[in-house]
Amino acid sequence: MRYTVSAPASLHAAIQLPASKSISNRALILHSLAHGNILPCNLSDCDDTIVMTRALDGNPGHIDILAAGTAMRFLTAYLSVTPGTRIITGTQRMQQRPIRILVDALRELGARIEYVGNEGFPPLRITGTELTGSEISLAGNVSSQYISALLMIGAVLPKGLRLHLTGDIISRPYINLTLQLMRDFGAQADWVSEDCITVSPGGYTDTPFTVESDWSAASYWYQMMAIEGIKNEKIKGGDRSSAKESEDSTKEEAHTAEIELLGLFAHSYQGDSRGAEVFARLGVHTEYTDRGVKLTRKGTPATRLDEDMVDIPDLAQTFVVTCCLMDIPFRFTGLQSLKIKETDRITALIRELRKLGYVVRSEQDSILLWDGERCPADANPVIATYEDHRMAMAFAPACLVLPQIRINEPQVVTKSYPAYWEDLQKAGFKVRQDAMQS
Ligand SMILES: O=C(O)C1=C[C@@H](OP(=O)(O)O)[C@@H](O)[C@H](O)C1
Ligand SMILES: C=C(OP(=O)(O)O)C(=O)O
Repeated sequence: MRYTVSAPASLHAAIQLPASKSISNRALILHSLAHGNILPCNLSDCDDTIVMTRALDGNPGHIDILAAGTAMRFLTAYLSVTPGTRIITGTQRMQQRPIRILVDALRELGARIEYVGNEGFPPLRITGTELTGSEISLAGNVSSQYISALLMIGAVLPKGLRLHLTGDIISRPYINLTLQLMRDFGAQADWVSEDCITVSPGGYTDTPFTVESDWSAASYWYQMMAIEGIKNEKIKGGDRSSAKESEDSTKEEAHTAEIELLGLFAHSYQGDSRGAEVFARLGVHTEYTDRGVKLTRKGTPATRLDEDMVDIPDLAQTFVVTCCLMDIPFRFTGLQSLKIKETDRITALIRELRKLGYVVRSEQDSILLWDGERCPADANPVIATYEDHRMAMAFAPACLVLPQIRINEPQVVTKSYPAYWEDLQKAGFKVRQDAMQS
């Protein structure tokens, strides 16, 4: 399938964002470990949460979590302490996403896990048992999901858990998110030093819990607001280097473009809420209201952006595409986890941005940079999405500066934001399914 997307004349929308899949999937695991009956409210309706709900419901012997990294990693730990034998698998890509670090750590605690296919990768056969270990070391520089998975079962282990993290610690806000939710469900868990976390034994207490809207999903709306400013300046023939003109156009845009995103909070549990600060440097103003945030254009965008993204890896695609389209050179570090996500996001970004005429480079598999270099763009670009929801969502806003953009396999968005295309239509975008592939 392919969509052709074109932009409205001006951006005005109030969008009910999807609930956070990261929070939904943690709340579901903690609710199950608490053996309670107060189901978390406002769970995401995305694929990654649907597969988690199914796995925890009705005790299936064969669990297919499709492409959900959180479900794969969290359930591997959960099934290790849950009576019964089960096979857990996922998509072809999931079978290439490493899990050895987590399996080794669980085995050291006493878990019974076997590789069904390739060593180090799903699928896994897991037989639940009591884990008698209580202290382990594991690498913190591959995926924080291994750490979150271990922490959540830590509170139901007879002696609790002491985790020592070695190497750099990536995606740290996701570890903090896990600790926060564990405490909300009655556990005692915290950092005791920069690289060591302890979890007390004692289990969980089921509790009423409502999931927040998803800050990662919000980033695409911030992106549209940022790019919309550039479009308006181009239409007015404005020069971005001229502060006066920019100021004038900003005043006008404040009246024309406004997006309200419902269900977001200033003091969010989610690390990706930092996206609002970074977007402020790209001219997007955030006003917190009692029902979410209002985005307007304000100020002159930065002339370049340098940012360490080790805490916000899921926003990398949003910022890379945004900066190219806004003509803002950048250097983003801390991207070492991008190669093992839904696709190799470093390669996918470089390849697809060339179609739009931008020559982005990578360094050491962990840095993406653009110094303004251009190449001839495709006349009518078709963006490949590589089974990655974020490729589709980060490239669709390009239609704000191009006559239109074509996105292949647009249904990939269901992994985290099933209503993405409907929401674009609500905001006035035209989303047309192409009759024929060319
Ligand atoms: O714990 C989580 O909910 C997540 C952690 C991050 O993964 P890594 O820790 O593998 O970077 C992030 O990319 C993913 O989308 C969700
Ligand atoms: C990396 C992601 O998800 P996961 O690792 O949970 O599959 C994501 O949603 O960007």
